Amino acid sequence: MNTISIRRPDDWHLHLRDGAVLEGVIGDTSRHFARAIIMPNLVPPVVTTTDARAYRERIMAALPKGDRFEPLMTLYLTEQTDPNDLEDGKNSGLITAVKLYPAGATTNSHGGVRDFDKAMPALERMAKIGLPLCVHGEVTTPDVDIFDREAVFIETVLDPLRKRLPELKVTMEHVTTADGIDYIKSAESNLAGTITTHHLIINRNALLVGGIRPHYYCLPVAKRENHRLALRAAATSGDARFFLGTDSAPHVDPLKECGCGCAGIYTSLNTMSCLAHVFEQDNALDKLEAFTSLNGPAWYGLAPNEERISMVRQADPVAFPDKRDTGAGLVTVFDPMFPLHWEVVET
Ligand SMILES: NC(=O)N[C@@H](CC(=O)O)C(=O)O
Ligand SMILES: [Zn+2]
Ligand SMILES: [Zn+2]
Repeated sequence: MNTISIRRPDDWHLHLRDGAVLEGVIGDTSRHFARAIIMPNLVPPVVTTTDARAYRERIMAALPKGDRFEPLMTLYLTEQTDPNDLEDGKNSGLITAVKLYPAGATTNSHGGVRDFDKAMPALERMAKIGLPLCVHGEVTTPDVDIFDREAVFIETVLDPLRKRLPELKVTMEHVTTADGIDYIKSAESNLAGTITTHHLIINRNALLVGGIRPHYYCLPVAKRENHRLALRAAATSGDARFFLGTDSAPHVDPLKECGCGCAGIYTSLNTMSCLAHVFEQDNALDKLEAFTSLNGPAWYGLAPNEERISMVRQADPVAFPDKRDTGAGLVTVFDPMFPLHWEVVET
């Protein structure tokens, strides 16, 4: 197969940042994607509906002329989140989901939740009104090994929370382990998972073999090969509980190439080409559309996009820029370490 046509994809987990970085990166998403769930971990974070409305306006102002793109806004859950504000945000159509960052788990998460009891009024209201919770599923306790943080989170935080509030709809973001995949599959309802492009392609060797490679560092950190294979099997299976959330997370190069580099991989620019390669390798090109364009909208109760995109397998590798130049500096683009032949030709 050399040509495919699929409904226009959506990205169910995206960091656009703000200011010059936002202006520099947004076109890489809006070129191919119709909608994206926008992460709220700005500095300061997007915590109220008022913050989200203002951020949405800045996103729309930064959009390249002529591009149609719908940012689906999220709020950053804190111990002070007002349940009424969440409900107003949902009712006004502005807020699609609420994001839980365990305090200290990842980039800009110091204001996240430490004591889950304090966040219960907000979580209970979300369960009642059907507002989904997106979770960064890692514990932050220093005695838990960084490679085990997702599995321990499922056991000690997520499963108890879901038992306490079975009506709460939970999206487990950027699943990186076979444990996460198994947990999602074992749930009868109200649980789904996003999978990133890069976790389908790299394991932890990419980060550490032959030298430390900061552009493959993200959180949750890439795991062993058996985990990557479990992610691949889930993503390419067509199972409606799994869909794309790129977690494309731009940081300018000096913030990654230093003594204490930031977590985050920038994949918006070549994600669709990488994914077509992955699905073709696994003889699953017929499942690409479910993963990028159908399962996500179904989970969030939205219609799939009517528009389509076409992708062509070119005989010669397609050239992509190594870096995205933003007004704030250069951002390195994810290098899958194999030539990319699939290209989005018509949007
Ligand atoms: N994924 C990452 O490595 N980084 C994200 C935060 C996150 O999604 O955890 C970021 O905001 O940079
Ligand atoms: Zn995260
Ligand atoms: Zn993220």
